[in-house]
Amino acid sequence: MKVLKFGGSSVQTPERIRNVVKIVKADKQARVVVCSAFGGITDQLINTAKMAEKGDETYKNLFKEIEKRHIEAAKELIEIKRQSSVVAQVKNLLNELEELLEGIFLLRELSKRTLDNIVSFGERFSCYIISEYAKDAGLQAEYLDTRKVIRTNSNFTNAAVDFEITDKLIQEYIAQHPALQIATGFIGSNAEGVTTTLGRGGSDYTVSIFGAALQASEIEIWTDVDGVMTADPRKVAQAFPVPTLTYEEAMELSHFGAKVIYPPTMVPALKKNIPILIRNTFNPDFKGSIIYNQSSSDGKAVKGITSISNIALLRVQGSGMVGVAGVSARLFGALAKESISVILITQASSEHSICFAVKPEEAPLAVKLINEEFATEIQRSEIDKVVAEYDLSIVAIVGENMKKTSGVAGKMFQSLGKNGINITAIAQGSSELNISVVIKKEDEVKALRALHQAFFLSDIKVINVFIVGVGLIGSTLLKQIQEQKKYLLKEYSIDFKIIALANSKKKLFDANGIDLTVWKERLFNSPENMDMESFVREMEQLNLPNSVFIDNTASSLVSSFYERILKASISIVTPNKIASSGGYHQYQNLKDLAKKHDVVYLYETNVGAALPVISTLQDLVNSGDKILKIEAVLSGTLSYIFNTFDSTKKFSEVVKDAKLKGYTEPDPREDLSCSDVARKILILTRECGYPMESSDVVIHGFIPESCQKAPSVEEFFVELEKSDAYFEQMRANAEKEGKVLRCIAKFENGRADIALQAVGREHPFYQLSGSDNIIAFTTARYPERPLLVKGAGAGAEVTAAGVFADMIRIANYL
Ligand SMILES: NC(=O)c1ccc[n+]([C@@H]2O[C@H](COP(=O)([O-])OP(=O)(O)OC[C@H]3O[C@@H](n4cnc5c(N)ncnc54)[C@H](O)[C@@H]3O)[C@@H](O)[C@H]2O)c1
Ligand SMILES: N[C@@H](CCO)C(=O)O
Ligand code: NA
Repeated sequence: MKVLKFGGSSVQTPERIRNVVKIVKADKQARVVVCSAFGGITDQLINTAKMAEKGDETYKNLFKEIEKRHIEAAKELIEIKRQSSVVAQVKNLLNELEELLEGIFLLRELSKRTLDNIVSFGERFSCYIISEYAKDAGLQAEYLDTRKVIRTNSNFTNAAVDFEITDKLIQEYIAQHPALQIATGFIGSNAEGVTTTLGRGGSDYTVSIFGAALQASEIEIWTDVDGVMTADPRKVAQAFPVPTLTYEEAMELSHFGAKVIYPPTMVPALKKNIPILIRNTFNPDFKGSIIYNQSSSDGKAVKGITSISNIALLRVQGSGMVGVAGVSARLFGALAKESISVILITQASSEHSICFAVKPEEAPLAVKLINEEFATEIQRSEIDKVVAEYDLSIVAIVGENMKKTSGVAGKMFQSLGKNGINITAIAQGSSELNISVVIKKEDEVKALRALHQAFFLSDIKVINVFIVGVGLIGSTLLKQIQEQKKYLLKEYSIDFKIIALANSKKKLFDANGIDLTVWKERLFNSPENMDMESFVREMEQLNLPNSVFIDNTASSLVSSFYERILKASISIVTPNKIASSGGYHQYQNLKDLAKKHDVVYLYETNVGAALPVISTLQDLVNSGDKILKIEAVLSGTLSYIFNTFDSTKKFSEVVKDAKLKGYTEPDPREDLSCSDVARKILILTRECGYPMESSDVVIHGFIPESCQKAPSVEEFFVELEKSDAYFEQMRANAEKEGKVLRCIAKFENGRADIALQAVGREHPFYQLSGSDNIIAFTTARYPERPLLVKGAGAGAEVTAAGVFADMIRIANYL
């Protein structure tokens, strides 16, 4: 035998009522069906009564609406030949309600007793109409006014049930009434037969009382969600229903805002060990959640994540508390006197302070009460004056199996920490059912998402990506991400979600992720103009967990925001060399900030594109090797130029060709002047631990001044053509000696320099082709034959691939 309950949203409209009856009809075990008032009616009844009490005659309009809704529902649901008698019965009830309201209007008085009576009409209308419709639908059904069987005390609006009498009344009634009972939720009556209501939780409580009295095999609560969810789906889109949970887990989750079930309503069911099923009227084929007394065996330690959005934290501290008995009794006694409910308490074993959370609206009174209670101690400076901290939230993870599993708290704190969420207080009861943390209110949603990710979606890790710069490198990167998306998801469960894109003109944000097949159109058509300040602000405000910022520009304006971005606990990947090769202080500061905020700052592509140059150097240094010398060809552009330039070609044409192939900087003078190489060798010296500045790098330049000084890229090429003969001369001279030209950067004995050199066959740098870079590390462990890294050091594909690889490294870290 089963008892079912349908809430207000399930019986909101005639169409939904038909659906409810269909569900009931399909269930051969259903014995009692408890229903709420039509969605919204209870509030309307209360408002109407309150208006009447105030002497506001327009209460009559509200009454008319209530009248209309029920009569229309009856007309729509009941078959023609029985309609007039059902409508007449509804009208009788409406007349009774109208008279009551008139009385309130005349007397200007609304007692709790009268309010209960008024409110009871909601369930009486709905259940009567539903029961009549059920008959039409072929069910052997009857209306049950539960005031006949639920006996309560006279605490109106929140009456307590007398279970001894109620259980007996229910059992007798059901024994004598074989038809399916459509029973009013929420209401009962006292010993004198006066109408009462059961307070919050209402109809859930009613069905639980019936289930317990009848020893039902199951209690089904039909609502408008798929069950108890892993998190509030309005805050965590990936939340999903929990298949099974214990009564305790359900209570913990419900206490913290998962409003699927009101905890006290479970007590009668829990006492008799009756499973409660949460089902969705709008998705009746889904099996929902089962709440019972078996802890699940699926190995999941955490069942749900929940939060209280707004709390205040109060701290009572001082030397006068250490080892003194009775302080907490006085403290909480003072609060209890004014019925202030304490939501969470923590005290460290030093006994130096007690910290607790209350509703923010109760905090000022709590502060006052405590300061009064401890006035003497405060005056003697034994206890500090208590102050309240506002705008905080509690986020909690809940699960019975936590007590059998180690590492749960570790995982919780790690995922909060990695997302830059600071924890103000922590509480865990010794039942180990719940670990709660107090954090800033603005971080609540981010924390919920990060924890949900960590505990429920550990199979899929969503990385939220913000990209500035979609030129050559940026657009190639987007193409690579798109091509590799499926693979990464399948093999590594990493999901790169592109949240924002920008170039120098436009920006585009989409918290749901930008579809990479149409990013160009979307960015082009975006109404938002780009400015870095607002881009960063929007990124900060979104406050998404696992965020990564990618800078694919050569802009110093963009890199000037890195500090702020790292401080917002957002990792950075960039091929832009400006930050790493600017002032040493800035370089070091960025590394320190990343460490401090537990995020990652990666710039492997600053040197040799995707070639493992920086990581190799870091490995050498970290493992204790000593770098004696670095010798390198660090410019893909210059390498390509001198590998390709022969007597058949003009120098200026080879440079244009390099630009076309995507090797050059956005401004190729950066390459030809060696300033790009200077940046790279500077970065390498710094990775070796030398606090060098760019002015310390000696450049033996080789391009004529006229080229260098050209005011634009176009004019630079004009000047360069004029110098073709000069470069041909240089090349021919080298060739005569059997040599080739190489722009070599060197770092030795704390000194870095760059020069164009003619090298012969015996030189390890003689054999290069394309845009090859080569880096030779001579170290204590590689003294004779240096460690060599060699390969294409420029170009869109390899550079984007290097950026992508850094992103994957971060994804694995986060
Ligand atoms: N080409 C290579 O082989 C290579 C190798 C390693 C590193 N890099 C580096 O990659 C970076 C990008 O190079 P690219 O060839 O793709 O350049 P690009 O000129 O093709 O693209 C630059 C992008 O940045 C955008 N941009 C510039 N300033 C901006 C600003 N202030 N705000 C927003 N967006 C801005 C532009 O609109 C464009 O989308 C450079 O830092 C370069 O040094 C390139
Ligand atoms: N312009 C650079 C790109 C790689 O940093 C080069 O030619 O090496
Ligand atoms: Na590299």
